[in-house]
Amino acid sequence: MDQLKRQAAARALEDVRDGMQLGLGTGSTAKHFIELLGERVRAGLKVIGVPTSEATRADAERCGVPLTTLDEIDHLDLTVDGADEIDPALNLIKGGGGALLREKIVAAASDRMIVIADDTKWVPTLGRFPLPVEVIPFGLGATRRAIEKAFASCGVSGQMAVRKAKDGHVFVTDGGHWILDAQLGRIEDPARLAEALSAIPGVVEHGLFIGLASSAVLAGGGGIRVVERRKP
Ligand SMILES: O=C(CO)[C@H](O)[C@H](O)COP(=O)(O)O
Repeated sequence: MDQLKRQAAARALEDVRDGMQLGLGTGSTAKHFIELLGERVRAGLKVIGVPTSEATRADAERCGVPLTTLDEIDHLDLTVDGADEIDPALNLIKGGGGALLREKIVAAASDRMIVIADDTKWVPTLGRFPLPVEVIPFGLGATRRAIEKAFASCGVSGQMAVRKAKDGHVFVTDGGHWILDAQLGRIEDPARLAEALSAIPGVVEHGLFIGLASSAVLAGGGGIRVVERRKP
């Protein structure tokens, strides 16, 4: 599986050009991309990156990839990031690694987003992977009830749990927030659910990435498949 992730990362690297300003994703697949990008930088490629998490910042620094912030530059040419699920419209579930907020800010600031993944992430309908919803700890009960109402209005339901870290304590995001993971099974209308969740005070962000991915690079046993998003 790790080999497939690296192959997808290597294919995305082919789209990187000298002088590009890059969004750097988070997760095990994105980490392969950063390692391969670091090799190219050490060989003379000039790029600058904005990391989507503190973990990615550390990886990029270790690999020698120069970094900046979205305060210092006004746009990104390309973001390369992983995903937890990808549907045929290239809508995504992200946030398995807890970095969904910065990942979405960076993807939205980018001209293009390439999603890199092994092909097990490709699904006909989103929802088998628990949907991460990043929330403010204050008023969690009220936020939770509002999320349940939003789910019902979009025809989905399922268990929701506050994400825990490996040590058993509540997982805290880089932004100091908590994550509710919702087991929804099938999300028939992800765009509608995304809108309903975004309207809730207390929800900082959610893991539905609608219309952000430009293409997906999927690595599987039979080779690499590149899927472009169809223009609406
Ligand atoms: O959204 C993410 C982190 O917030 C990751 O991109 C997603 O979890 C995929 O990770 P991996 O490449 O390790 O499977």
